[in-house]
Amino acid sequence: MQLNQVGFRYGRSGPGIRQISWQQGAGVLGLLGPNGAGKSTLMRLLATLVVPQEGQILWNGHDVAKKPDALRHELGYLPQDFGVYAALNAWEFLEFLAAVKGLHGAKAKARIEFCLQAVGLIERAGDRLGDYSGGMRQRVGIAQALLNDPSLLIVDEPTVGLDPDERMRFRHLLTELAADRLIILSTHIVSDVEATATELAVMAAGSLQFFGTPEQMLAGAEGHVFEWTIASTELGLWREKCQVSAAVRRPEGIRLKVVADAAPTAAAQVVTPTLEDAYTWLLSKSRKGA
Ligand SMILES: Nc1ncnc2c1ncn2[C@@H]1O[C@H](COP(=O)(O)OP(=O)(O)OP(=O)(O)O)[C@@H](O)[C@H]1O
Repeated sequence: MQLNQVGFRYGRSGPGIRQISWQQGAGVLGLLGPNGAGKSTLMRLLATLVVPQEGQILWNGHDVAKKPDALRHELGYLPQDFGVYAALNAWEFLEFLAAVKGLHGAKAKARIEFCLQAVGLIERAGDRLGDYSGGMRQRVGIAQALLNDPSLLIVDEPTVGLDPDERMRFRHLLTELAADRLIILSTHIVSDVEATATELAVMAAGSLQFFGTPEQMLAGAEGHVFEWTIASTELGLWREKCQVSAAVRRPEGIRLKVVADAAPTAAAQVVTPTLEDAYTWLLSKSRKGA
């Protein structure tokens, strides 16, 4: 999938996204950004629900705006606001969606069985969706997105509302599914993509701030993450002065971690960035540039 200078605006001068370009093959692309960054807007463009006002999205070399069906046949999409029919069980729900996608009879049955197996719900297929946990419902969401064995799987903020165990299971599932397809996953939580993403895109205020491997993102923050200990009473002051990435209470005071162009004080020591630090660094740079 290739994006060339993609832009979209809500209204004439409203918010939107601008000049998004990247190229990506198989694997997991983690799309990170704070609320309102434009992630869902971009996901809707990639899912052919909206047409770019500027630039192009290419799938297998073809402009998606001109030939959306070529991508739609190979697309699985789990939107942010995915809802299920509480009164149906998982099998009935998938049977309904399979019929909508043109799958019927033995072919549909085999595919539903495969998808429920893949997301670990085959044993619970006869239970009402209304009785499922949030994590189980998200897995049904993934199962429906897999019905047509998509080459491109788009999942928008899939871990919202999940507990830590469910999040972890969800991440493992995506890693398994990424072997032979492109998965694009949007989130505002770094740990959702830390262990799974082969590539990362960071968006802020409608623009792409970074596109590359997690290693490249880490390298970009090298020399910009500092740690030192302050008195508890100084925390407010430092928060005003610096972009704080972490503040951990210790017996001797607060261990403060900040991202900055240069050491904010002589006591600050350079430390190796985590991906969370690198993300905070990118966002602080984008705020300064805004
Ligand atoms: N249908 C719409 N009409 C007008 N503005 C919209 C619409 N949808 C989104 N926006 C605005 O576009 C900007 C980007 O929103 P978007 O939902 O794409 O961001 P996001 O990164 O997915 O954030 P979130 O995680 O909060 O959904 C925001 O300022 C948002 O308020």
